[in-house]
Amino acid sequence: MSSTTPDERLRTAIAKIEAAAAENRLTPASATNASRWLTESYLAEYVPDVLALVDADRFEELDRLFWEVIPFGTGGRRGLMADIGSATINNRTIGESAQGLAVYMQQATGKTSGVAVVTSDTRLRSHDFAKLTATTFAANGLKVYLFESPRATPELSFAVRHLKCDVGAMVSASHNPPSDNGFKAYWSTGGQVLPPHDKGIIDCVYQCQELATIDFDEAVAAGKIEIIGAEVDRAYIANVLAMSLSQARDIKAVFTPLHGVGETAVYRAAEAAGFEGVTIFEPQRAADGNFPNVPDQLPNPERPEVFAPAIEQARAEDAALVLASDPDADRLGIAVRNGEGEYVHVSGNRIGVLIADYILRKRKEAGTLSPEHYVVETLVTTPLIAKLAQAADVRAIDDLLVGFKYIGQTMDREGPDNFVFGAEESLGYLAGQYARDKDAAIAGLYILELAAELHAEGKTLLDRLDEIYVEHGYFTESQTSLVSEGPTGKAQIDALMQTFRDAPPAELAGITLSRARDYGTHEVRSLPDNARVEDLPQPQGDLVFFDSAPGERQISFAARPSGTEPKIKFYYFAQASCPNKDALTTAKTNLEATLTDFKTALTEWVKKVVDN
Ligand SMILES: O=P(O)(O)OC[C@H]1O[C@H](O)[C@H](O)[C@@H](O)[C@@H]1O
Repeated sequence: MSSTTPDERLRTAIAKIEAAAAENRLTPASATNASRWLTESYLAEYVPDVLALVDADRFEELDRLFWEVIPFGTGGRRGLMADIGSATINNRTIGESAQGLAVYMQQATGKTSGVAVVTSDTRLRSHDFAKLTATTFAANGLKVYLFESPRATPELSFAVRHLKCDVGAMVSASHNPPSDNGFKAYWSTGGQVLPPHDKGIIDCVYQCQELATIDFDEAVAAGKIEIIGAEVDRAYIANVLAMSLSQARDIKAVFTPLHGVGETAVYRAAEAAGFEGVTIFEPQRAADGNFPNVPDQLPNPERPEVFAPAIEQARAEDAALVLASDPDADRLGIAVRNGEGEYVHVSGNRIGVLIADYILRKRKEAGTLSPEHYVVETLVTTPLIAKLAQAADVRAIDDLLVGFKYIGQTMDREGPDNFVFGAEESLGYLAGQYARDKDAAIAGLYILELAAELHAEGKTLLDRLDEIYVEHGYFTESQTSLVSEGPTGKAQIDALMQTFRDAPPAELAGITLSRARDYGTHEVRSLPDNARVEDLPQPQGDLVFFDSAPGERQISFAARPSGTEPKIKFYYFAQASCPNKDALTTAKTNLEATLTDFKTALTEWVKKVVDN
């Protein structure tokens, strides 16, 4: 039997952690965070697990679990699920997120109580995390509404407003793999928390000394937690349906929720609207956080592969399109049958173009648009949406950083009455005033209405895109990314961003780049000299654009670190004029080939930088 006292064991473990950090076997941040979990009394229940890793010299694993205090990224706190770790999603990081949000809200508003609404998607452990969030809120003096079962993120955003809450919480890692989970935090506006609140909440998380708790059943019995469902569902669906712009309902489509909550939102809205030709894809209908019947278990409708199983059913049913929502039903992707009977995956930018064009045309016809109305999109979303808005004589606000929260913020700044449509390339869309986060249900409603109208004219959504291109020019966009995980990955991404700033490419695949627009340093630089030419107005974010010289054919790309996944993303934009159908065919062929070469050249350039 060992005669070591618990204190000695802890001291030895901390000395080992410090030695490992000194030998670069552990990052300084991991050493600080892991030591904290060993020494702070309120983290005592996790001590045996941390000690076991230290005793076994598993420093790589410690690094994976503790390399950061998980931040509020583009869409809340998100990461790998594990039992311990400041860098992972676990009972501790979920509990402290809930407490940080409750305490910060009370500090910011001067309230001693408050009201909150909570739900989750269908991920592994999501339901338990939602209950933990509800009890933590209740123990901090908040009255809590908890959905009886998983619901969509946009319904949660709606519920915050509908139930007049101070805050809301959605437990979800959106479209990430089954290994991940997360915490999306909502403010009383119904939008996800923004600066400075996100930082204030994290400060409260840092200061969290003890997690307040209360027994779940007792809290329910005492009315501190109220279970909700049908009434809010009805109100949410009614608000979505109120945005309908057409009576056309004759269209055959297959919908898949990819094992997430989409049936409660997208399908329910389509059904209530009277789309009798929409069927659910049964193999991906059941709620299941392993996403077993989704190719590679990666439920992101941005991936064309995700559609393959449902396309089989669509073919058998002679359906015109397939719709898919991600696990928390805020994203909507589609695949559309073309003239040759093939189902074509449509990008988020193009879905945004189709919906923007549809809403603007319908509202123009109805005379419900004025120059005060506006359309909102992020900086990395196709400029064609802004062009459509301007052509319809409404304002285009197109200088937003990535994150739908900025679209929600713009709605409240500019006035929700004049908000027409918000879109981002990552399959995010919203119209109306009922929510402040993107909604796959309203996107599904509009896509089905538009498809039905076109079907009556013997056309498809793809035909409509071509008509738009002939009118406004051919626009094409694409994306690549480089995955770089953990602490070394983050350092690599930061170094790459720095190289884009200090020594950028001036030519790629024969295309000369003439300027850089750096939203990090707020300057425009000319290329190849990389000299500052003028200031770049707000917003401030880690994002750099590179543009080819203006001309008949324009190419740009942007680089930014993802705020939801360990990767750096590259966004490509190209446009060419094409006044008629023949010119469109030529523009498509030429521009797509040019873009392919351009992407290959950038990928090679990045590889060289990384290998050095
Ligand atoms: O590019 P990322 O930072 O990974 O974010 C990609 C997307 O993630 C989530 O879906 C957010 O809600 C979106 O607003 C964001 O556009």
